[in-house]
Amino acid sequence: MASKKTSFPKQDIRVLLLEGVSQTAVEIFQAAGYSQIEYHSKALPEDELKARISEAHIVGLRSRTQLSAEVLTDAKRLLAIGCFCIGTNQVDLEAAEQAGIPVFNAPYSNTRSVAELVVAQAVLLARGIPQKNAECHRGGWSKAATGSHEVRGKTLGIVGYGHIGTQVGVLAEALGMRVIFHDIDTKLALGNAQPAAGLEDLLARADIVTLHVPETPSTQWMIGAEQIAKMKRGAHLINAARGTVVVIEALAAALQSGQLGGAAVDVFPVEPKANGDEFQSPLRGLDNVILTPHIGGSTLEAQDNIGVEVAAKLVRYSDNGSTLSSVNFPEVTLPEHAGSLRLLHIHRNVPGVLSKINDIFSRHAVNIDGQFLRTDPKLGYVVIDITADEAKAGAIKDELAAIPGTLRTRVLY
Ligand SMILES: NC(=O)c1ccc[n+]([C@@H]2O[C@H](COP(=O)([O-])OP(=O)(O)OC[C@H]3O[C@@H](n4cnc5c(N)ncnc54)[C@H](O)[C@@H]3O)[C@@H](O)[C@H]2O)c1
Ligand SMILES: O=C(O)[C@H](O)COP(=O)(O)O
Repeated sequence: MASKKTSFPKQDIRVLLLEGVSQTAVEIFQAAGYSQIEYHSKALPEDELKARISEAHIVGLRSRTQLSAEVLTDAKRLLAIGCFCIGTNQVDLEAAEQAGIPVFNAPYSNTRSVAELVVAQAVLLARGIPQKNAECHRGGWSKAATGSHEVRGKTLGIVGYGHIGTQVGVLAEALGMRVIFHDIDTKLALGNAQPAAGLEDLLARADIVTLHVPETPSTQWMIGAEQIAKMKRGAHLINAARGTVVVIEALAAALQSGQLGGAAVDVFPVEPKANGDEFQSPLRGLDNVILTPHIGGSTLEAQDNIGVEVAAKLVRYSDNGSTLSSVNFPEVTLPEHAGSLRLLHIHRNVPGVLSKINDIFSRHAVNIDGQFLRTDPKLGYVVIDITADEAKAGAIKDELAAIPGTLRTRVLY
């Protein structure tokens, strides 16, 4: 009986998928034997989110759903969170960690889509296409080369030279652009790209600046009036990173004054919660701006790949305990446990927990087939494979759960 109480048969595991994640995710869960899949094509209002998440063992979301510490307080059964995107700033990662919940994302799958869009935007901005497009739509016709340039030979300044920034650089060089970049870490320069001496140096030298940093305290409002004033007059700015990186009012003022020639903006400090909600922005109505509704990574190719990648990570954690590539959790890569029962113990990293765990196993005199341990300053994650029957494993699990500092325990059969 003890094992029945403690095990999680797959048919009892509830998977909550939000924000229209790709059907490939649903297929991965189904193929792995998960049948309780609740699928929503939109983000849920906070009250409904709290109600739905209180029942869920696994939740999958994109960038709109805010999993704050408060929302996570109601998620008593939650085992794992999947961000079906790159950004994980929408989840309170520390609150999730302190609740013993690993968070997974898709760090690569949509990067090419963003890079392609950004390079296309660089060409369109250099040619003044946003203004010409708007004018033609209004019935105007002004055929002139004034203010229209090739990107060949121009300097692209990339802020944040990570997965996206590097690909943008490689594609831009293929068009003959000079590439400079700024990053807080030392980065291997690809192709002929050169590190700038710093952000100010990059802003002063680039004809087009493109932002590819994550949302962190160090990137919040990093491009404001002061930084825009350091850019070349008439230069262009592209932001497909996060809306909080740019002071949007300062950008609007610079586009109106001519300090900036144009901009392409995909992300905003405040974004509509759902399709159909009004998009409000000081950039609306400015002809020299390409506005897109946070679709940098929204290609079918990217979304399908993300669906597979993140669902597979969630299934692997749920079936096997592996936390490889979690963004907030000690990473453990685990072998299959055929022939063994696997006990998972997640605890606060306080002195004495490990010795109490080991005491329990020596008292029960079970054969330990494998033991894996990873810690970070806050959390310890121990995985123990044992040869025992389900009843014994259930009894051990109950004792492990009673150790002070324990956050979660599970048995995998
Ligand atoms: N518009 C979209 O649809 C879309 C799609 C995917 C990703 N994104 C955003 O793009 C961001 C970047 O994605 P990525 O895959 O290239 O991430 P990444 O982690 O590979 O690269 C980010 C780079 O920024 C650098 N960085 C961090 N703080 C910095 C700072 N203060 N100054 C300079 N550099 C700094 C990091 O060192 C890193 O090299 C994501 O975090 C996400 O917010 C947006
Ligand atoms: O972080 C990301 O990957 C992007 O911002 C895309 O987010 P989305 O899947 O919510 O469009």
